[in-house]
Amino acid sequence: MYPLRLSSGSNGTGRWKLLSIRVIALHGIAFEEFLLMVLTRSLRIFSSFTCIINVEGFIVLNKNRCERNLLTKHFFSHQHRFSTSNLSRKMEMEAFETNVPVSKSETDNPTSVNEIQEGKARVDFPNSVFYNPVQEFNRDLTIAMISQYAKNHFDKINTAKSSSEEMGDAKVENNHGNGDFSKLEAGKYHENGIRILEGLSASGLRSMRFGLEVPGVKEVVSNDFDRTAVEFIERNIQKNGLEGIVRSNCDDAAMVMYQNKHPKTRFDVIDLDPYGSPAPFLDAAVQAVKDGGLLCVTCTDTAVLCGNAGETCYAKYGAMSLKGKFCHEMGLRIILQCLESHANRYSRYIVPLLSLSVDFYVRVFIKVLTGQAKVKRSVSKMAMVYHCVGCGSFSLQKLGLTIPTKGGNFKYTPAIGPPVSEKCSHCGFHQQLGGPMWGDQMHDVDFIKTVISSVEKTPGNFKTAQRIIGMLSLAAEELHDTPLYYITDELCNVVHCTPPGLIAVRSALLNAGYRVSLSHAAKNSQKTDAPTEFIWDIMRAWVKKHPVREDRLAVGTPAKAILEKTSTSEVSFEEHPQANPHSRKEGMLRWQHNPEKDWGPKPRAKKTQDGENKPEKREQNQGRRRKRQADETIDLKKYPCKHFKKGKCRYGDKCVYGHSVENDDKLDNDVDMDEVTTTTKE
Ligand SMILES: C[S@@+](CC[C@H](N)C(=O)[O-])C[C@H]1O[C@@H](n2cnc3c(N)ncnc32)[C@H](O)[C@@H]1O
Ligand SMILES: [Zn+2]
Repeated sequence: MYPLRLSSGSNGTGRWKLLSIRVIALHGIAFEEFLLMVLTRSLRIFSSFTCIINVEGFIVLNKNRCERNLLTKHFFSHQHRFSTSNLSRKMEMEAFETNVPVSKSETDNPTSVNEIQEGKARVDFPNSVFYNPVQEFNRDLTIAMISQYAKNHFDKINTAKSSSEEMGDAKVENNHGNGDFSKLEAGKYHENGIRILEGLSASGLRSMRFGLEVPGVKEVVSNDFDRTAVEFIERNIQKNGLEGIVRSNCDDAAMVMYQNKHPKTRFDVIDLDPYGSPAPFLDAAVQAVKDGGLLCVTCTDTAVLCGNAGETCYAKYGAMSLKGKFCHEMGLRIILQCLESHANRYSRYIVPLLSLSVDFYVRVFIKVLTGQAKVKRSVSKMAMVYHCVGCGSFSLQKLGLTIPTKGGNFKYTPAIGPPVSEKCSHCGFHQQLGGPMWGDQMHDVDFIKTVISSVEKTPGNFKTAQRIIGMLSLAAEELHDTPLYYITDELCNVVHCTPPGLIAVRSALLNAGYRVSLSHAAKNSQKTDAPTEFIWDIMRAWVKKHPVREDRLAVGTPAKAILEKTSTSEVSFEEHPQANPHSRKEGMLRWQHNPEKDWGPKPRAKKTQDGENKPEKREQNQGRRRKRQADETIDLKKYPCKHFKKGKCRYGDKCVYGHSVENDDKLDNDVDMDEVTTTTKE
């Protein structure tokens, strides 16, 4: 049992409390259905909220002042219980968070309809929120992955067919029909084909592309809970002549999946591509995919997964994220951990096929299988991470061990630890603890290689083919048993030296007998099985050749502590024959350059209460800080300095914020300075 935690906000001032909530327990399907109903139907009018459910009713506290009246009206009109007295109570309950749907009125009456062509699909969509061109790579990659999955599906059918033919089982032969993948056409209905669910389809572009480009499909269910979106899905089905393959559906994605969790109705493939976090859908998704089925999940809340709000990450994914330099891979491993723990509850487990950190999002492709015996190994695939706040060194702590015993059996024990002492052995600073995260393989190299070779054979099928080949080659080259990485430039930042080249660092590791690879998640990254001590030996050896100015080595800094230590190993920077990775030698397109102006995740569709289009938040915020500084009418002294209150303000009299006590009440109200300055301007 966990207490509910108040994470931010204030009371008595007209502002609403924002709560972060931890899942505790689930009270049966009826209650769960009730929750879904409440969250998806009753609360459509709100753009953001966090809710707590208890056995007597529910409480919703909204952080948005402008929505308060609506919220109150809603509550009183529905006579729901609304009290804050339960906040500190420990309750055994499910706190269920979901993406809030956009109401029909918000997206209705689009002023213009746009048309785009992507892959083989031509689709209409109502506004830019429904189409993000930067995600074309995501869609291309998904089609390549699902096509390979479909091929394996038909290979299995063929194998079953030939073994049943050998046994003279004519019935089985008739049931399977045509199983030769090379003869299967995309865009045609296949009785024995795969069933795909796109849970969050927007205008259905992805679903249309599945229907037109993936060979061997039986059905694509294109779902969205926004009625306008579904109208566009229907329009696009007709436009692309996909009536026999793609079917629209208007419902909450989690509900669709819960309704299809029976083994007979499960999907072969489920694609989840939400705004922000997929967390509210994962429990349903791991149940609604077939045994051996493919789950494709996008997360665009990378800031949360990468340590910007560890507590939110814990609330959503059950793991503490860290702001280490390895954070992009850690984010991937956190989502894999989360999927595994959801699957384990239903005697299922995951096998990652491909896990990528791309541009502004994370995308994982996993298989979900059933097997209680394998589920037991799950704990030994999880690891906690110790991260030094001074030098960035990290160490992993496994959660459990799987020990082979006689007769091919295994026993499971807690792991031994900790792997670090209280203070970092390299620089003397303290360590943060993050996790748990997935500590096992993130990719299936054989699967990836088959995808690469099929994309190489038909590069014209995908606009982003070169990037798919580059990224997948890089992922396949990664060391698969050494989670996380160091980034050379960041190591140099710690000791203030000029950076050695990639070949020099890799040679130093290879010459000492260690393995090394790049990570697709960060340029100049080094994944290695070398101990961290040796990483710093490399830096010390480099600094000997490229000395650091004495005045940069202040007492008490990580640089001073690390460079004063004596190295324990010899380091040779002589070029090693394998120092240049294949993907680099071949000049493959690996990391993305900024694809277009203001690229990134699209915001949810929104309109003001008067029905006017709100400018996108990104546009609204552009140059805000600069504008604020330039605006002389704002007296920032009126607003309290948070650092002063904590006794930590370094600016003294020069601080632009107030240091007087009467400002404290404003501080207690947790005033957002951006909000305050905007109001002042108005
Ligand atoms: C990022 S868009 C999907 C983009 C689309 N997959 C693509 O590739 O173009 C997210 C969509 O999810 C829908 N959505 C959000 N929460 C939902 C839910 N709980 N159930 C169903 N649809 C939902 C929104 O209406 C929106 O259209
Ligand atoms: Zn350290």
